Amino acid sequence: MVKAERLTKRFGSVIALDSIDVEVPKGLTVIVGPNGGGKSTFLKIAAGAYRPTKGRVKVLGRDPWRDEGVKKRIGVSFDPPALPQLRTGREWLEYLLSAKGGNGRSVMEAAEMFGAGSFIEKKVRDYSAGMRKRVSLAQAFLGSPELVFLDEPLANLDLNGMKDVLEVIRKEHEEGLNLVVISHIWRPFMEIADYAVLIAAGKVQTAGSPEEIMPLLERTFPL
Ligand SMILES: Nc1ncnc2c1ncn2[C@@H]1O[C@H](COP(=O)(O)OP(=O)(O)OP(=O)(O)O)[C@@H](O)[C@H]1O
Repeated sequence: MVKAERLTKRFGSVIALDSIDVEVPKGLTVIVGPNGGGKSTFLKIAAGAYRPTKGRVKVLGRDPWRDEGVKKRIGVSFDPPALPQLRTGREWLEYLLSAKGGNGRSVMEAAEMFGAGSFIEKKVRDYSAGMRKRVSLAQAFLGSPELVFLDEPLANLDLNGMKDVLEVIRKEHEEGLNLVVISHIWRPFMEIADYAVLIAAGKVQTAGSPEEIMPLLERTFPL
């Protein structure tokens, strides 16, 4: 699904990713690691939002920086959510869906998956943090994505919201969707993930099945 080879990203003197090699298989992959470790940078490069400084990444066999076509085949939810303040949720989701060709899951269907149907007519600037998160999650599931990237899908949600989002992810995974999820709340994802990657200090520290990397996670992030 995603293959990175000697992938490096620098921001000035900061080395966010330091020559990483990683291959994300089909299914559900969870990426964990400490603050500032490089997880979101990896997701943004895979989504085609950042250009690698060195090395390369392939997503669905394509270079996401150069190939606009691959962006139509993926869904992405950034954290913090990147939404236009002066638009309504509906306007934003409609814009994204039309950029993807307009077919597949509709704006209302995606919004309702995340309980956002009741407020998408409001302007984004009037949303709470949890409402922004819900619209940002909906955007990743518009159309017919083959691969979905979610950065911190449980952030800013109340307990019921977290349960609902976990259930959506579990169901979508079961139905064959490929997902890459970054989450500090890693335990519930370990129960359903096929693969797990620990990124810290700009390096892939370990990667494997959840069973393989759980002992290290338990020692490093015991929460
Ligand atoms: N746009 C940017 N400009 C400058 N530095 C950046 C930028 N984005 C990330 N960085 C730096 O790159 C490093 C990795 O950041 P990144 O956001 O990828 O970490 P993360 O693992 O996602 O962290 P968190 O768990 O806190 O979200 C950090 O040192 C961060 O300050």
